[in-house]
Amino acid sequence: MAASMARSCRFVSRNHSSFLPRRESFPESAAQDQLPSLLQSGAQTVYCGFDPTADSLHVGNLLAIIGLLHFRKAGHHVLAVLGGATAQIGDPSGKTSERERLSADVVEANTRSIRDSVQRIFTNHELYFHDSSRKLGTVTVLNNLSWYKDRNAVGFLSEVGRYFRMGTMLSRHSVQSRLRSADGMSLTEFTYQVFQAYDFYHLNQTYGCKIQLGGTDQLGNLMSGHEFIHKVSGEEVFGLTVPLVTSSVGDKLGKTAGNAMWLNRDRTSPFDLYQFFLRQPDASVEGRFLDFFMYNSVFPTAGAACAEEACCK
Ligand SMILES: N[C@@H](Cc1ccc(O)cc1)C(=O)O
Repeated sequence: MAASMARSCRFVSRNHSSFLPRRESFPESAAQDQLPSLLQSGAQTVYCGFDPTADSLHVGNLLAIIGLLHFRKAGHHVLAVLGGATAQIGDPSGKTSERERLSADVVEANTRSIRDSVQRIFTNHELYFHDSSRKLGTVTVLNNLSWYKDRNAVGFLSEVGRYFRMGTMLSRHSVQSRLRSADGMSLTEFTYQVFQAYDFYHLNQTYGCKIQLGGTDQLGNLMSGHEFIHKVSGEEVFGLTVPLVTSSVGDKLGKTAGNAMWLNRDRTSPFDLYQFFLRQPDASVEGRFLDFFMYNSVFPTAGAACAEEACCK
């Protein structure tokens, strides 16, 4: 992982017993030591999930994608999980109110569109890796609906639900902040962390995945997976968070925030996306954006490279 990304990332590991109780903060040193040695010990499988709540990814998803590209470039296996199931539940993390229910049809159409984008991003970047001896395949895109669609609620709650403690679930920041709001939170959203935790477990069992990447707002969900896997199999896994890309006044950028810069050109034109970055104040560019997006970037560094057919399609 490039140094600039690593400087901006945070690590989660079971040895941080201090994150188990109430607060979602943790000392980082033990995992910071263990994760680099795991990554140097051989190709690892890393995953990041994206809920298809719209038909395009947005700038807020970009750092996680870049993180996956860094892992890929370093020779690791990368899984992008599209939340065909979890988008129907609705992640309360970072949201101030309950999202409207999305129908299965809309989620399915969104999933198709995001699958295409993710595959296109990874395929195009493969062209810049310049090392044809490393044939790992590009990205494996999965839909978590595939492992929930044949499960029944009674079986899932009796097998999986019993590993989750109410106290820990209630202590998550995503839950606490909503319980304090006037509308509170539905049971559906409250259970979201169980699904994301189970996804991590499923990928750990099926693909040997030991690392999950997500934005800082995903910390509680990463911890749920980490704790669940440890309880069920005793295995040590890692969560890695990348910073949220915020506007110059510190607002989260994304669909819910209503100021999304989309990555699909039919939603936000390349010109508007370029203008978005150009308009950023110097302080955010120097303090954050250059660090996030450019230094040690996985993107082609010269404009000349971008002129190549495959890059900016
Ligand atoms: N909860 C994540 C998406 C996600 C979905 C399923 C997962 O297994 C992991 C992550 C988000 O909202 O950004």
